[in-house]
This record gives sequence, C-alpha cells and structure tokens, in this order.
Amino acid sequence: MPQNNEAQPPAPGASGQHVAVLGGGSFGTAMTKVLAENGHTVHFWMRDEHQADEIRQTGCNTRYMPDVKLNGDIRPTTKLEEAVANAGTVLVAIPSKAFRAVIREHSQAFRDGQIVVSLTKGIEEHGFKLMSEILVEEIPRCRIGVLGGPNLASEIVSRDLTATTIAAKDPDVRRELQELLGCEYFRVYANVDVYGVELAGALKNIYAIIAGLASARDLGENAKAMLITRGLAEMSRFAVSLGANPMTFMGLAGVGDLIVTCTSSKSRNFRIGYAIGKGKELDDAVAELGQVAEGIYTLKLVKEKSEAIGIYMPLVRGLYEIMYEGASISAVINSLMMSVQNSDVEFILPRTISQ
Ligand SMILES: NC(=O)C1=CN([C@@H]2O[C@H](COP(=O)(O)OP(=O)(O)OC[C@H]3O[C@@H](n4cnc5c(N)ncnc54)[C@H](O)[C@@H]3O)[C@@H](O)[C@H]2O)C=CC1
Ligand SMILES: O=C(CO)COP(=O)(O)O
Repeated sequence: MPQNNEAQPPAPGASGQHVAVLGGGSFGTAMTKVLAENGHTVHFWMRDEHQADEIRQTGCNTRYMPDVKLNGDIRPTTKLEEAVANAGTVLVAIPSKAFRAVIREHSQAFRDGQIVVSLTKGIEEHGFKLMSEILVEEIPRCRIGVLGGPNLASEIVSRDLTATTIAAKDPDVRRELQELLGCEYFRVYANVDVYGVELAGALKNIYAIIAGLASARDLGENAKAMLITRGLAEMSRFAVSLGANPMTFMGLAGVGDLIVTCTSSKSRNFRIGYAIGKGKELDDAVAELGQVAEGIYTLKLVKEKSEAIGIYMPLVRGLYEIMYEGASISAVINSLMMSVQNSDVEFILPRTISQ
C-alpha cells in the first residue's frame, strides 16, 4: 500500500535568512509577505521597474495586491542576478509559459547547491515538462523543490490559516523550506513525491474551470460534488499512470487544492470557467481577468497527453470540446451524463481488497 508522505512540520527556524522570490505577481507577492513577516530579507525580482519602485516607495504592489501593505526587509529589484546572488534559497513564481526562458537566460546566476523551488502550477508546452524538470535541466547543480497545496494568494496575504506542501527528494531541502516558510498562519507539510505534488497542482486548474462553469450554469450542489470527486478520480488516474504516488492525491496538494479551487471564486481558473459558463468568449474572459489562469493551457496539453497514453479523461475531453471546438455546454453535459463507458463501477479496487 503506498504511503502518504505528508510529514508534520518542524518548529519554525531562525529568521534573518536571505531569500529571492522571482515573479512580481499575486503569488510572488504573497510568499514575499510570508517570508518578510518571518523575519527574512526578501530579494523580490520582477521585470517592471515601475512596480519595483512602487513597492520600494510605498510597500504596495497595487497591480496584483491593491489592499496589501508589505512590511519587513523587502528589496524589490529588476536585476535577477543580484536577487539570486544575494539569496540562499530562491522561490520561482513565474507563469509556466515564461518559466524556462527566464531561468535559462539567467542560469549562470545560480550557485552550486542553492535551493530553488517552483511555485508554478503549470506544464511546459513542448515535451510535457513540469517546472522542476525544467529546473533540473537548466540548473542541474541546484537542489530542487516544489510547492503545492490549497494556497490562494489572496487569503495568504490576509494571514488566513493555510497549509501547504513542500516536495523535494533531498530531506535537508524539505526541512529547510519548512523552517523558512512556516509560521502561525502558514503550516508547511513535506512530501517526497515531487512529480505527484507538482502534477496535481497543474491538473486541478482544469477542474477549477469546469467547476466555475458548473456554478455559472447553476448545476447545483450534487453536481459540484460529482465534478470534484470524478475530477479527483480522473486526475489521479492520469498522474499515477505517469508515475505519481496515488496517496499524494489524498493530501493537500491533491484533493486539498482541488477543493479550494473548485469551490472558490477567488480562484482565477474558477473565474475563467464562470465567465465561459455565462457565455463570454475565452479571450475576453482572459483579458478581463488580467492574471494568469494556467488551466487554459494545461487543458490542451493534458487532453493530448491522455489520448497519447490511452487514459480515459471524459471531463478533460468535454471541457476541451467546449473551449476549443465550439461544442455547446448543454450538449457536452448531456453526453457526459448519458455515457455508458466506465460508469458500471466507480473505481477498480486493488486486487488485495477485492479478493
Ligand atoms: N495566485 C495564487 O493564488 C497562486 C498561484 N500559483 C501559481 O504561481 C504562478 C504565478 O502565478 P501568479 O503570481 O498568481 O500570477 P499573476 O498573473 O498574478 O502574476 C504573474 C507574474 O509573472 C510575471 N511574468 C509574466 N511573464 C514574465 C516573464 N516573461 N518574465 C518575468 N516575469 C513574468 C508577470 O509580470 C506577473 O508579475 C502560476 O503558475 C500559478 O498557478 C500557485 C499557487 C497559488
Ligand atoms: O493554485 C491556486 C490555489 O492553490 C490558485 O489557483 P488559481 O490560479 O486558479 O487562482
């Protein structure tokens, strides 16, 4: 029986460390705030000089977090080399579409043994690479980790109680990150299943779009529970076939993140689904959002990959038909509800249980 490796957090560690956060959007800002409040110096990299200057002068990142004041030793910069050179640990919150390009362009800035953690919940278009795989390819001499879990940035900046999962192969990396990030409102669990934690974070965005769409159509609470549960079955079937630990999907990075994004309009992916459900064009919905919704791109890649490896993903297929093939929402719902494939048993029991 696979084990769930979500280890309990150690006590928060010593403050006063130097950390770099790459990416000046919502999540980079939220994690900068946690780190600074934990007493660390944060070298906060973003590409926009105006934004860096505003944070320097006022402590506010109004474009992404208009009502949030950032306190503590935060050093905004547009020089990535400088941020990385000054830090022991680097957190990367850059959308998946730009992730490799940014790391590759600055790969020489990273030092041997430096801890580099991806916060990004997406998949690279060519080759179905996850962000930690990109880090291993581009900066192999660094120690790599990923962060997953139900972590809405807008709640973290309000100090709402939150748990997260850090995954890394190296136990020292897991412990260091737990100590660095953990505090009274941010509880950090550890997991060894890097691939599962990271893939779960990317996959749940698809089901958040579906849940938003269902909400816009007023499909009801039973439908919401059905979609979340069957979404979990579908995403774990896919991930396990690619090597993830099934128990990861029972944890914060799996079902935890799925629940929060499928039930909250604070999720950008949920909001995209809601807008489409209300009849908006995708491009208009994206423009109105003004932030990244990774699920839009992940959907295409997962649909192609699932077909290539023969994994049955009816919800992915249905959303793809709606978003990219112009199918009507009601026709897709009807076809999913009336499908006979795989509805005779809810799941296949392991041999040891069914015998
Ligand atoms: N916001 C949230 O609640 C959470 C977000 N994440 C993940 O974090 C990643 C980043 O998301 P957010 O910060 O929320 O997105 P966002 O849309 O709020 O901000 C994206 C940031 O990336 C920057 N950026 C885009 N292209 C860039 C490039 N080529 N070079 C440098 N910077 C670039 C933008 O200027 C912006 O500052 C995503 O993969 C998301 O799924 C993960 C957990 C929670
Ligand atoms: O990953 C997230 C919460 O854990 C954020 O989700 P959205 O990108 O949909 O806002």
